[in-house]
Amino acid sequence: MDTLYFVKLGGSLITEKHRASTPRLDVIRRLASEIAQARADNPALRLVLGHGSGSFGHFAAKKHNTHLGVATPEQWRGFSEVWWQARALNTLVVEALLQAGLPVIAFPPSSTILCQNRRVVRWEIEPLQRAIGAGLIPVIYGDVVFDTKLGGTILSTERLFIELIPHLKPSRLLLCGQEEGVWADFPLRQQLISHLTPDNLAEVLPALAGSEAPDVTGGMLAKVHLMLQVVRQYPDLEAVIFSGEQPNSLEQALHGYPIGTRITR
Ligand SMILES: Nc1ncnc2c1ncn2[C@@H]1O[C@H](COP(=O)(O)OP(=O)(O)OP(=O)(O)O)[C@@H](O)[C@H]1O
Ligand SMILES: C=C(C)CCOP(=O)(O)O
Repeated sequence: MDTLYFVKLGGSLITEKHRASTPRLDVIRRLASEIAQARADNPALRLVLGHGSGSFGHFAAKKHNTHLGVATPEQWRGFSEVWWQARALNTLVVEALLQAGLPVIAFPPSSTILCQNRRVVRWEIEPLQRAIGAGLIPVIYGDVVFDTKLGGTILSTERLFIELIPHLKPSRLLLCGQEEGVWADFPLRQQLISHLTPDNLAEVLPALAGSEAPDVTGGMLAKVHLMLQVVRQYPDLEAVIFSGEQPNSLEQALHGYPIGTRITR
């Protein structure tokens, strides 16, 4: 039977997150070829790819506080700047995926989603479903979105994945970033949590923080809370947070080998 995974290429991995608008093109290309290899090895594997914004969108968003709302002409100019940064990185990622031979198609959230106070109230996902049905790989990414209460705001890739889960019913969420997983002693990085559930969250909570780099969507703290929310709501789903720094680790994760921090109910 076909399996569907959602895979996020984290901005901490695909960009130099401390240096504005700096892509890691070699890493992006390597990840693209690992995805292509995993698909060649397992033709039943279907994917929705997402990617974060790293030092592209996050730098601009932090400068303009776009995540907090948009009202003045200057803030709308900032909204457009963040949109452009997110899109510029998306162009680089999509180009690398195409060059690796993957049949991808991007669905920019800013033009397809409407929010009300950060809650998605509309997203026409039938084109995305049809893309999967046609054997294509949809690509989404953290982006600016229009919001009926806040004017505009920002949705992370994880938030977008959560919206898609009830419609597409993936079996795994793979979040591939820079860190090896969730550390119980961050920033020392000596104790990796291999299995996180709502029952042992307390062990890791004191070490959970935002990103060390400029970031407006909450870093590891938000990621873990969102993933625990996911596995509570969808007990058959598992999320994995792991590093894509080592060659072949994304490919191995796509094959189901244990890696990083597994999050289940
Ligand atoms: N306990 C922890 N374990 C691991 N990382 C942690 C922890 N606490 C805080 N962090 C920070 O959170 C970061 C991961 O969150 P971040 O949002 O930057 O990842 P990402 O999804 O790859 O990036 P982006 O949002 O740009 O896509 C780590 O790189 C680290 O700096
Ligand atoms: C900052 C922007 C534009 C999107 C953030 O999405 P994320 O990188 O997935 O957290």
